Order: sequence, then structure tokens, then C-alpha cells
Amino acid sequence: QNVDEMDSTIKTMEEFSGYPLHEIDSVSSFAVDSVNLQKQIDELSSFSDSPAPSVTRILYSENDVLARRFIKKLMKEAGLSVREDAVGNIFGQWEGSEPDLSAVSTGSHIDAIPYSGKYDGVVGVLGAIEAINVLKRYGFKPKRSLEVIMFTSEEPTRYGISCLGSRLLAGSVSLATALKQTVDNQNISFMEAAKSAGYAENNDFSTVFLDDKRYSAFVELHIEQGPILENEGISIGIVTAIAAPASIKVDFGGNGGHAGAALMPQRNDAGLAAAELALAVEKHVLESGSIDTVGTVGILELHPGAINSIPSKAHMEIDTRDIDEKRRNNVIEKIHESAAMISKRRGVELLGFKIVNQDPPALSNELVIKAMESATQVLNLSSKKMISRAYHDSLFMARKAPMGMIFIPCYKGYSHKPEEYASPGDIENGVKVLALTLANLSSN
Ligand SMILES: NC(=O)N[C@@H](O)C(=O)O
Ligand SMILES: [Mn+2]
Ligand SMILES: [Mn+2]
Repeated sequence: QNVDEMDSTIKTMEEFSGYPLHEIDSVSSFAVDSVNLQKQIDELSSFSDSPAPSVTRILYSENDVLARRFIKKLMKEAGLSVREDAVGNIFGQWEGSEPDLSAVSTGSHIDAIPYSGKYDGVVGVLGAIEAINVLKRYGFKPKRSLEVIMFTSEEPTRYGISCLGSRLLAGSVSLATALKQTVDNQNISFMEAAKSAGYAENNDFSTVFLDDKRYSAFVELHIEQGPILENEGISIGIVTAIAAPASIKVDFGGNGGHAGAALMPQRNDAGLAAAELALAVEKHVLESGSIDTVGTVGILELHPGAINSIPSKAHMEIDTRDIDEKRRNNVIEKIHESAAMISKRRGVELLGFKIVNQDPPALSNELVIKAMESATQVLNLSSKKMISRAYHDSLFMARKAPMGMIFIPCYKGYSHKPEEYASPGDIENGVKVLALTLANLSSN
């Protein structure tokens, strides 16, 4: 990009951000402390219930509490004023020159599903704190306050509810009520676990709800969790939409019995019903007519779980998503019909078919997209508009503020496994784009 183009880009950015960018003696002084950031990522990954290189960090576990303490320490070191809500969403605020204006927020999550990696969500929390440090080191002064959010339980691991913290922030009355009766598969109630981690003093979770004017924008930095950016050699993904996720819990019941003595015609094997439904999920998804429809049976549990006993109960959890909500809902209906048909044909009882969540997709906000694009231009980084097939807290923050997401490449698109990896250089680019985007949005 030659100087004239650079000048015109900076000019556009200044007009857009109202921030004196030409005073920056060179973009290079907009520096990220990548070495320190990588140290923080490595240290955070040590708070894990599974051995390195895998990371397992379950909501309100001992390692989750230690990790939360680490995040609050880093927020304080960045000069942010820290507060937590009733379910443990953590907020670090940098007050702007006009604190009455709606603030600009950014953030992600640090919980990690069993045996996963150290970058999912973490880059968006530690990277956000570092983006604040970059702006502070550079002498930037925000007009609107800037707020870093660490969302509670984006992963559905412990209580089967994804984006628990951001759903509540978005005002989910049904969840605020349901949490009082929710237990995990060890029968530990949400209330008990939350209290053990220092939260849920009172059980009125409506205190978590955000008011509509709280934020003027929300931006989340995240690894792509897919191979596109790496394959195409592109530095930054500008997310335009987040696919619509849904999850279903299905339970089958049969008579069970002796694996040797019970002859095949006399059986109503709950396990086989579940197995057949798992294949039906794949069939319905493949028949949706679009590559954008996906379906996964990530949990399948048989009871009593003995080799020589016919399964009397089968519990399965189905995750299905699509960028087209209607098409996804059609698939859910077909799965429901198959569950009923299989149970009838096999003489197995369909004990439960519970749709836990069936969320609409979310669109990114045009102005936030513009701010992210301008930032990549000024930083001379290649970028590409794309959709997110993974869901994120942004899916719910979009209900409360104009939303945008910044993706960075990750190794072979790996995620939710220990081989998940993003290079310090790619993380640095993401943090810079985030910092400039926040500067932009908080100056308007
Ligand atoms: N981003 C991400 O991994 N979110 C997950 O919880 C998911 O299943 O999409
Ligand atoms: Mn994840
Ligand atoms: Mn994530």
C-alpha cells in the first residue's frame, strides 16, 4: 500500500474514528507484548483437570476458580476496575472521558470442554486485556468506556447449557428460573456449585440481565476453529453471521436383561434404538440439501453399561446447527419423527425428547464490520468475510448490542482437541485489529 493510499486509509479511519491516527508516528508502535501474552496463555492452560497438552476446565471447578483468579489479576494489572455478577461473568472496565455514554465491550470465555486446547475463548479474553494494554501503552484515551468481559460457561459441559453467562446477560428469564433446579450428572446443583465458587449469593439471576443501553458495541476475538484462513493464507476473518445452534437430549427405555439368556426376538434394546437414531441424525442432516447443515451425537450413554447386560436405558445428546434456522428446525422435526418411529418399531419407550436450546442465528452489525475492516486496512492485514459455524457468546451479546467477531487462523482448523494451536504472530494480528477496532468504536 503506497503512502497516498495509506494516507487516504488513515484519513478514512480518522474521519471514521475521530481519533488522531496521523499522530501515531508509525503503526509499529502499536505494539503487542506477544511473548508475555503467550506466557499468560501457557500459564492459564496449567489450570486444567487433564494433563498437558490437553486442557479441561469445567465451570466452578477448583481449576476454574484458580483460572478466574488469574484473569482478575491480569485485569487489575491492566488498570481495569473489576466486578463480577451473580453467576461469575467477570467485567474489567476502563472508564472513558464520557462514562455516561454506553460502553464498548469485548470478551470471550475461559472454560474448556474435556481434553480440548488452550486457545478456544482464551485468545478472546487474554487478547482483549492485552488490547487494552496496547491502547494504554500508546496513550489512547477512550471517550466511551471500554469493558472486557469473561463470560461464564460458554461450553455446555457441566449443565448442558451453552453460553450460560451470556444467555443470562441477554435476559433469558427461562434460564434464570431453570438454573434453580438444574443439576449436573453428579447430581450437584448449579446453586451449590456456584456458591462453592463464590457466586449466587441470592438466587435472583435477573440481576445478571443487561439493560439495552449498557453497550454501544460488542466485539469478540476468537480462533477460527476451521481451516479456511490458514488454507487461503489470510490473516483476519471478519465474521458476518453466527450459525444457529440447537441441542437435544433423548432418552430411551427398554426392559434390559441377560446378554446370554435373552434371545434376540424377545429384546427391546434401548442401546440399539439410540444407535439407530444416531445414524438417523446423520441421514437427516445429509438430506437437508445444504453443506451448511451439521449434526453430531457427542454424548451416548448406556445403562447399566455392562458387557453382558442388554441396555435398559440409553441417553444421547444431539447437537445440530445451520446458518438457516428454518432448515435446521426441519432437521430437528425429522429427528423427532425418527425417534418416535424407532421407539415404536423396536418396542422401546421414548422416555424423553427434550430440546434444550434452539437458538436463532445472529448477524454481525454493519458498522462494527466496517470498523474491523478499516482496522485491518490500516494494519495492512489481509482479511476475509466469513460465517462462524461454531457458536460464541457473541450469539447472545448480539441481542444486547451491535456485534462483531474477529477470527484468526488456527493450525489445520483444529479445535476442541489438544492439537488446537494459533501462532503468536496470528494472535498478535488479532489483538492489534481488536485494539484499533475498540479505539474506533469507543471514539464515536
Ligand atoms: N466456539 C466454540 O467452540 N463454541 C462451542 O461451544 C461450540 O460448540 O461451538
Ligand atoms: Mn469451544
Ligand atoms: Mn469458544
